[in-house]
Amino acid sequence: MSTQTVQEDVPMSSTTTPIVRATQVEQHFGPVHALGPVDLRIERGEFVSIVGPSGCGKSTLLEIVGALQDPASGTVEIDGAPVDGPRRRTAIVFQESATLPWRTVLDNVAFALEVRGIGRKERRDKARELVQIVGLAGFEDHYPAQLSGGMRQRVAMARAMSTEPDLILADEPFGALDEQTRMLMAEELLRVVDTIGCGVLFITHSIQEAVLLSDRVLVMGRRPGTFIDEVPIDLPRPRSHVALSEQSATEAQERIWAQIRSEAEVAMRSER
Ligand SMILES: Nc1ncnc2c1ncn2[C@@H]1O[C@H](COP(=O)(O)OP(=O)(O)OP(=O)(O)O)[C@@H](O)[C@H]1O
Repeated sequence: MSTQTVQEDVPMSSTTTPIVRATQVEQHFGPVHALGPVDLRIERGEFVSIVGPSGCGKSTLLEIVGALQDPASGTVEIDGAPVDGPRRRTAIVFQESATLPWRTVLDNVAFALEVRGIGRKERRDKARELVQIVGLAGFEDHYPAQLSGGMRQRVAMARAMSTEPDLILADEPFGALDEQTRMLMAEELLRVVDTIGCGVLFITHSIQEAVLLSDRVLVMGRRPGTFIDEVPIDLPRPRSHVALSEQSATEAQERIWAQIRSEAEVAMRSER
């Protein structure tokens, strides 16, 4: 009984293993102090965005979490285990995520499963399901060259989903798309993430996009980046872009913009 009482007093966040826990992470590139030290914690199924001025270290942090580079110091744990190389259930999506031009949409999506040795029927069934989830049903037999940029990015998203990720690391995934497609893709991503329920670390230059998608937005200050604010986004889910006109969304956007602007102004002055 007494144990139960103690557990009830402990907040949930400290009793469950987070999907990402980065502690005192720092990066240097020669004389350039690029990042940190920063701490980052993402709960399972939580959507966290990072916004911040150009060059502050956002991509560097994402790449360290994804084991694409080693930090100069600090530690990263994914699902409670230290990161020591690429991890199967971590999916990474970039702005220009590559599709394989000689493969159809279906075979692009099935690629990661093929590499893992999953049989042809099983991987094609799974790929068909994912193609449907990202809204490309009917395009299974098309080649990437026959698709728009937004559709190719959906293919990349479906492929990222194929390994049933518990963590998605997305670095400006819609950065190359026009405004309308970008908005639609953001809504699509919300739907997909709600369907599979994974944690997301999302980097964007769009404050609007960050507010629309996230449970929390972290604001990174100028290089070497550290977090200068954490903005909880209390909008009900499921969300669509309509949620952006709610007062709490507008206030969040203004708060984030005010900080990024002052950081960027100081950075610009010091570069002159
Ligand atoms: N491989 C590298 N070698 C040297 N410097 C690097 C390297 N990668 C990043 N940097 C530098 O480290 C700093 C942080 O870069 P990073 O790409 O993480 O910033 P960012 O916030 O993602 O920028 P942006 O918003 O413009 O994409 C920058 O000054 C960048 O020039």
